Amino acid sequence: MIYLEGVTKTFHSSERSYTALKTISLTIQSAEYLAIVGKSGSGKSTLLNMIAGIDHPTEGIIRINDTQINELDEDQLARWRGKNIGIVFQFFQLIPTLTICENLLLAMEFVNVIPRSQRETRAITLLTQVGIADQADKMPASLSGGQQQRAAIARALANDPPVILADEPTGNLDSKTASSVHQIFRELAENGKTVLVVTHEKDTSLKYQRTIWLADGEIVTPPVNEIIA
Ligand SMILES: Nc1ncnc2c1ncn2[C@@H]1O[C@H](COP(=O)(O)OP(=O)(O)OP(=O)(O)O)[C@@H](O)[C@H]1O
Repeated sequence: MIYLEGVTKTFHSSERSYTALKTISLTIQSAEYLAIVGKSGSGKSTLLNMIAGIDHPTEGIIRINDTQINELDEDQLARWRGKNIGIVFQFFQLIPTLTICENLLLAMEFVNVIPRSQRETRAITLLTQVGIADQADKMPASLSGGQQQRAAIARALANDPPVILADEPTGNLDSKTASSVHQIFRELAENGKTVLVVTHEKDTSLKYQRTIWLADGEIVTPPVNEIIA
């Protein structure tokens, strides 16, 4: 379960302070497939970064399963994140000089929870799960966008984290490929992963179990037309 209580994030610079998240309270159950939707600047990525432990809240509590992550220091957070969070980005961010399989193996090496002897088999199993086992020995640049995003999802699963966070994961894909990526996420949630997707997409109703709308750093109830840019 992901639990946020009174989470506020204020960015300070020499000229001004800006509160990007305003006392957000939110509970997300395990195995939910959930969207965070809002227009540009509404605080979606900031919220995702808080849940990923990439950035610290200014105030508030963030508990993920048994860990209150706002109390961890940077080293503890990095170790916790490796085991607990898989991240998928809009532009895939695969390492271009490594094959697809090596990208997954590197993620396992960084975190070092999957025994070395099991890593290669696990990489192929994950690539099979996302439908691109035949691309394992290719370089990222020779794959289509959809195939690269599948590889990035497999990489996010490499260390078997309970939570997958995705920032605009279908923003760079055509609609048919985007639906196949949604299908993979849905199946992951059906199999117990908690999947949170940040998106601008207007057409969220059928894809997700639940949609959280953000505007100006607060959770709001839509009228949809007023919220999406
Ligand atoms: N490091 C930072 N320093 C100062 N302000 C920041 C910082 N990061 C984000 N902000 C501000 O916080 C607000 C929310 O930003 P955030 O990136 O979370 O929005 P978003 O909804 O993800 O937008 P987009 O869809 O364009 O990515 C914006 O006004 C942004 O300028």
